[in-house]
Amino acid sequence: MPQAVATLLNARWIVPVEPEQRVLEHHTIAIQDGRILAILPQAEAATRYQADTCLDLDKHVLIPGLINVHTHASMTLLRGLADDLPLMKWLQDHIWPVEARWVSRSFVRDGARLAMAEMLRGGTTCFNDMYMFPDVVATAAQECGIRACVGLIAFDFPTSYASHMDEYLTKGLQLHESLRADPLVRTALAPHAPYTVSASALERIGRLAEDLNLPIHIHVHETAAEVEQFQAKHGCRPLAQLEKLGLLSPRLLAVHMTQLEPAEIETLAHTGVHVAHCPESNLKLASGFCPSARLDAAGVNIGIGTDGAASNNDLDLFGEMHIAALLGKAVAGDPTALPAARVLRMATLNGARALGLADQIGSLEPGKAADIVAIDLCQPETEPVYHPISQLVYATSRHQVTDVWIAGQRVLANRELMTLDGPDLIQRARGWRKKIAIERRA
Ligand SMILES: CSC[C@H]1O[C@@H](n2cnc3c(O)ncnc32)[C@H](O)[C@@H]1O
Ligand SMILES: [Zn+2]
Repeated sequence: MPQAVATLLNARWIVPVEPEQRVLEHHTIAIQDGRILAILPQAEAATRYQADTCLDLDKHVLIPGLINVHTHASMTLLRGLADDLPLMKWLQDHIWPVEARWVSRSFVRDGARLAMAEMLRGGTTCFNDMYMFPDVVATAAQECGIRACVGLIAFDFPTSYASHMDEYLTKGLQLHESLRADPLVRTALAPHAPYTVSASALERIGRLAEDLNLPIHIHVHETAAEVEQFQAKHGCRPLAQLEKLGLLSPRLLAVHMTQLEPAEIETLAHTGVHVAHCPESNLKLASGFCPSARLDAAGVNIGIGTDGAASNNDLDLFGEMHIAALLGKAVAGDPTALPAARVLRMATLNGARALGLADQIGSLEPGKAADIVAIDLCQPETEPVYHPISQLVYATSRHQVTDVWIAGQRVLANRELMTLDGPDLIQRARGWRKKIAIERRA
């Protein structure tokens, strides 16, 4: 008697990501209670299971949901506001003044939802956020069914979200408590950067992270100017400061890391620090090049992030994987560096490891959450298919994503959003642009 299951996905190819090079042909994923029950040949699945929903995805490859390990989701509303500038001028003269004027709960809600719509349509099923009003981002994620890690942010200076460090951390800890049992939304401590958060606050945040067993999500060594100015002020490089404060551990997710010396790479390797590699943002701001191949060779875990849409300017992990692969080879001067399967792993299982979620997501394995993306490879742009993993990293567009499941819930069906109202989000985004643009012209 066949076993009743919720869903059977019969696919032309399945790339589980673990083992790294594995490609399964004409296999089926059986989904039950939001988790992967089994992955097996289609003929076997047809006799073993009887499903409420059975999809024949005979043109598709199934991969684990992509994981964006660093973004500022609500900055979608600032996409294209200020381009072609270096980081500090971009932040200090444009972004931070606009955020001080406009960032509110409704700004964050509308921007985060727009980001979630873009990410779901692009096969991203989990994102790690750092922005004001993380409680609003958390609620928006819960409502649309996307997996998220929201940053309990901390700055030395006031924002519309909080006025001082105690308020940042009190609000953050309240949010953490409210999300303890949430199946999809987690938290991380998110001090902005060593140049905007004092040593004493960073030390306090390190202790909180230990007590609550939380990741620490922070911008580090993004530009040479940041490192030089910090060294001039504090007498050491930012990473050395974090080491002195006891923050270098598998709990730390260091974002950007374009300025690294050989000894620092070795330190990252033996302390287990994870790196969030954001190649497009680094390139657009001319911030530098993360030595991704050297970090990977040293055994440092690297995830892939888009940063915010105001310094990219999209939230497209297919594009990010493509750039990460090519840039990694160019920076290493070695075309064999960062092969496609390794880059796909960076955008999936490595990202899950960086967020402490590798036991739940990041690969297609029985027992893990059914966070699954279907991509139609039988299009002119990706035919013929010799190696599906190569196609995914070097040729596939995010627009070929047709279906997405998160914890077994189908949130994108034939490219239609099932849990967000796209047209409404676009109208709201246009409303924000009108308000912001008019005042900037005034
Ligand atoms: C603490 S809320 C996040 C804060 O970070 C700003 N931000 C956006 N992109 C970057 C970047 O590349 N480096 C540093 N800070 C960045 C964002 O505008 C918010 O103010
Ligand atoms: Zn950032």
